[in-house]
Amino acid sequence: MNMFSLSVPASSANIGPGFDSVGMALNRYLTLQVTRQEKWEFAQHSHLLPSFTDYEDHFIYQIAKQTANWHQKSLPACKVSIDSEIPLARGLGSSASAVIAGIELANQLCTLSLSSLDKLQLATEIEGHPDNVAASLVGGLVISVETDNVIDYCQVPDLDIDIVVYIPAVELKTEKSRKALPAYFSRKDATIASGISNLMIASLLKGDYELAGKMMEHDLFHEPYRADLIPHYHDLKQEAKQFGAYGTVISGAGPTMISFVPKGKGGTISKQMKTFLPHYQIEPLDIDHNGLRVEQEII
Ligand SMILES: Nc1ncnc2c1ncn2[C@@H]1O[C@H](COP(=O)(O)OP(=O)(O)O)[C@@H](O)[C@H]1O
Ligand SMILES: N[C@@H](CCOP(=O)(O)O)C(=O)O
Repeated sequence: MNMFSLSVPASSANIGPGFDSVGMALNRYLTLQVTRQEKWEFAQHSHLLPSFTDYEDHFIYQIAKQTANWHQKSLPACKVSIDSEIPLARGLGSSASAVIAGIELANQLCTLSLSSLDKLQLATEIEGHPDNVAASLVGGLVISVETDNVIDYCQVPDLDIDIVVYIPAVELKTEKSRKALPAYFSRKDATIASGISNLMIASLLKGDYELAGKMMEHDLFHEPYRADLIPHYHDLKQEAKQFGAYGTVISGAGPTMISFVPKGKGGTISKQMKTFLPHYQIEPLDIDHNGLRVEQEII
């Protein structure tokens, strides 16, 4: 019997001014174990996963079916056992990970031989923006953009920093958080906002993390409009800065926030921030450098 497993990392999108184009893969995972059997079955093993009634209602099944349909194939039945470390609707890219998992499920089951770019193209069409899906697919810090229906992306070399995330108990759906954003920016505002984003990326590449952190916190594309939706938005930034963080921003569409901190300080800053936000889940995380992983097993 053929069996395979998939693992897809979580992601943090935007990193401040990189709205809809910058994403970073993080070491929390959605994992699927897939075995061929007569009838479809989804078995879920984590309280973080959303409930469903019938396999046809399962989001991952729907993405897999859509992918197979697009390639004029039908999905063979399987048992899919799912586990997850990614909290839902917190700005850590749970939906992007599920989209990548669904596409890869179809890729494996229907032998579609999709390239990374094919998968990214499909995932972006489904998700609406490439930032999270690109990071979850290829790993690392990824910059991606869609122009004329074509996606280009670039993985930034490794960063010499630690990451801390602050996850509140409340959910915030990306759809709701996007509704807070303006439809248009003036040329003056767009010019400054993209200058801030350019400078953030340039300073990350150069290893000037002080300047990168400063630019992260000067976003004009989305943070000013979402601040009111994010618990402790202003004081969390201030407190993290006092403990030595380079910069603290909304992770994705929120409500989680994320800090870039000096290498080696992630653990200490997490503990210090826990005294300030006792009801939050606060953790040092690592950048995932692999993205989607598929392991084949013959049993
Ligand atoms: N593993 C999963 N299985 C099924 N559906 C999922 C999974 N992960 C995410 N989703 C769907 O995506 C929604 C969250 O998406 P979204 O609001 O974009 O937040 P996030 O920031 O976590 O991506 C969930 O409420 C659920 O409908
Ligand atoms: N660029 C998107 C990113 C959404 O990320 P998520 O993890 O909250 O789904 C946005 O800012 O809306």
